[in-house]
Amino acid sequence: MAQYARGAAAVAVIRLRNPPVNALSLTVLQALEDGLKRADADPSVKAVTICGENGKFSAGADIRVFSSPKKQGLGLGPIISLIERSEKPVVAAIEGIALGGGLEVALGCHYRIAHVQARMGLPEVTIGLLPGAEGTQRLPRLIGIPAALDIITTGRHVPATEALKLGLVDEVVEENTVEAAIRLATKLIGQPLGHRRLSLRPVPRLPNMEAFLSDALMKVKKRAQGCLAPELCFQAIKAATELPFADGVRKERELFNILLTSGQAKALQYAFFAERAVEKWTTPNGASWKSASPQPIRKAAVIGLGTMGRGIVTSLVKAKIPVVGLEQDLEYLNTGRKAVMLLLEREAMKMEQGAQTLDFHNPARLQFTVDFDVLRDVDLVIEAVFENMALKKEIFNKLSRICKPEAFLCTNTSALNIDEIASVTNRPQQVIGTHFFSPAHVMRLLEIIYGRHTSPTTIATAMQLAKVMKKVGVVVGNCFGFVGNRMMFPYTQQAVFLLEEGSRPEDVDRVLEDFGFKIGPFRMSDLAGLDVGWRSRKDQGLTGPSLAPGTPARQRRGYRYSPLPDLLCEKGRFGQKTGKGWYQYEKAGGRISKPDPWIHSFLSEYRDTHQIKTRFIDQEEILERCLFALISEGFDILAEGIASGPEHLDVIYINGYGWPKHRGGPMFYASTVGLPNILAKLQKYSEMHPDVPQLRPSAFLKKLVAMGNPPLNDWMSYLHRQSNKL
Ligand SMILES: CCCCCCCC(=O)CC(=O)SCCNC(=O)CCNC(=O)[C@H](O)C(C)(C)COP(=O)(O)OP(=O)(O)OC[C@H]1O[C@@H](n2cnc3c(N)ncnc32)[C@H](O)[C@@H]1OP(=O)(O)O
Ligand SMILES: NC(=O)C1=CN([C@@H]2O[C@H](COP(=O)(O)OP(=O)(O)OC[C@H]3O[C@@H](n4cnc5c(N)ncnc54)[C@H](O)[C@@H]3O)[C@@H](O)[C@H]2O)C=CC1
Repeated sequence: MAQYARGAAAVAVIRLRNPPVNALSLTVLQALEDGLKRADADPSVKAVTICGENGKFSAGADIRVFSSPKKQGLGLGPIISLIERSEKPVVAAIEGIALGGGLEVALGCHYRIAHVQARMGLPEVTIGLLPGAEGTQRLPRLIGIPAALDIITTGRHVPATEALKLGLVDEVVEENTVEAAIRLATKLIGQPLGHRRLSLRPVPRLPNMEAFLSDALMKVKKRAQGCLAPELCFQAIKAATELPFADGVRKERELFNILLTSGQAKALQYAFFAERAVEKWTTPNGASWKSASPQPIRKAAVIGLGTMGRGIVTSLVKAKIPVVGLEQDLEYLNTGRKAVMLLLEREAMKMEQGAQTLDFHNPARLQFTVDFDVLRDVDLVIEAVFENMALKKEIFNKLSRICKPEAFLCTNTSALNIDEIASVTNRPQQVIGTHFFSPAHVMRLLEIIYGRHTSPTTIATAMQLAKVMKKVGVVVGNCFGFVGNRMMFPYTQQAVFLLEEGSRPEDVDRVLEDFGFKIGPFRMSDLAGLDVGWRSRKDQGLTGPSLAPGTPARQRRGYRYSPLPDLLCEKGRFGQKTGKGWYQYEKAGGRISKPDPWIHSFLSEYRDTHQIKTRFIDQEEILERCLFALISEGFDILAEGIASGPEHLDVIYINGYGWPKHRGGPMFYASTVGLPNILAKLQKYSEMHPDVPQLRPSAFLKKLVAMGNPPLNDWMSYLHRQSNKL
């Protein structure tokens, strides 16, 4: 709703009210319209101020309504026109946030005053839409095409001080914004408003408008990576440069409707709510975010300053948590220290008052050591040493002797058993997996893995840590590879099998990159280093000296196995770091991948050796085998209770594995393809490859199909229900 009151003798105040973010629901819009009409009809009211309850202007349209049959969007544009047409001056008092439809309301006002801490933006593009309440036509008229394009196509939040420089707001205040707006409204009474009505203004011309727009379109397309909304945002803004306001609004509406009915908007809005849903974690034994309280982390330590440790230290410093970095010897320590300092300097350069704010030259903030005794007073340790169980156990045993009893002990293992690591400590309840993703200071995902004894407080503390590091924490159970890497395994396995059967690395990568992955499986493997997986396979006895003599080359434990990655490693082809892997690079450490004729002839010799008949594999098969195998594993994970819902898997894939957000994550994607289709395809591929268990459809997937393909929101409720058709 919206509250109507008097702010001063002649000023009506309309306060948008819909906690927690004053989203513009149908009720709020109706109340806003009623308030405007009431103010217009009352001769004693000479001016109006619009503000929001609880220090927030508005986060825009209620996103849930876009997927409900009653779409409220259509009502907002006319209300904004009503504000703009008012003969009485209307002043927006922007506190906290004015986003999406919220900012569009403010753009309809004749003046805008913002609090210095406020943020403004048109983030519709991030949920697959465009500002559909005339925002694409008003904003360019106010701040010009380049700034409007930037704000609308990126959806970024603009701080008040920048908004003032851009001319988006007229004044920034440090004190009470609503009172300042009421004072301004009082002063404006009786003054002409024509020039303040944005719809009547021309769009400021650029001398080279055509060239500017074509360059901008190229940049927008490049950034969009298959997402529709940025390009349609561009088209709407371009319309503002070509058409009168009313025609521009018609074009905006047309483009908005295309987006609204596209699957992408649905997927992106699902992703928005999924990210918030995973914050409300629960575990199968009843622990939950509701009852567990996090402990404060005043000081942390990171053990191992290799690829991951460096990024983790950087994230902690950025989160203003004092941190100690520990290495095994002085040589490693110096290398690690230099790498951390370089990362922090780069981060500081990106920030306004970077170096002072991060204060990383201050030893009270950041310290390096080889001495475990220095860790006596830390509240939390994150171990990031080599992926080796014996080494991790040795370290955890040492930590449990040295660290204070309340300290939490976290491991950044990619796959190892948390319970086994915890078993060597005197506090298994305070041991937890915190699985960061590389580069750890950039990637948003933090997979948080609880063991058998991990306490709810420990989970809550790790989740809080994710939040202060501005990461998305997702709580999952303990199994080999946890959620992300466990689902990745069948995906990369299929990719390699496809090479054996006839594809080339660039064919497989292209199909998956066209689907929307930032990087295909082979380019990814070259980037991460083929030696990482090789070491793990050697540890598991799948290859190397511990492999039993006489083991068939393409079979392990009775199932199909591809030795292709091992063969590449044996030839020193570790990927980018050696300049050769699945592709060739300009030099060791080079980043530009080129298809490698050596690989092509190596693959054909390999097929000859193993009498595999090369066949043409089409895009559909590449996509389905890689993705459906991954999805089937996802259903197993859900059935085992390793994750408490499909949103968890989707948030993990979007934030940690480059899954295209506009496809909503693998489980959401499965729901759009239709579970019966996925099941049928898996059954077909499984019959073709009976020695590949990862292609056998998950029993839970079969059950959901037998239950009539229920919507994703209902999947978990079928877990323990009986199915008559099975
Ligand atoms: C044909 C013509 C049609 C024309 C119609 C076009 C109308 C438009 O132009 C379209 C729009 O406005 S679309 C909406 C654009 N606004 C946004 O995308 C803002 C989304 N919200 C945020 O960024 C953060 O929540 C925010 C920055 C606001 C706050 O962040 P926090 O981290 O403080 O808090 P959160 O945990 O994110 O949020 C708190 C609770 O509020 C829910 N929520 C937030 N924004 C919402 C919104 N716009 N609609 C509905 N619910 C929303 C959020 O889900 C969370 O809920 P709970 O998890 O249940 O507590
Ligand atoms: N590299 C990646 O992309 C990812 C790795 N991980 C996991 O993170 C952990 C670390 O991996 P990376 O950083 O890639 O390894 P890395 O080899 O780059 O770094 C490991 C570091 O640990 C140090 N170290 C070894 N023994 C030590 C000891 N006793 N005391 C102190 N420091 C010691 C080494 O000197 C080295 O600097 C592993 O468990 C790995 O599985 C997790 C996610 C992604």
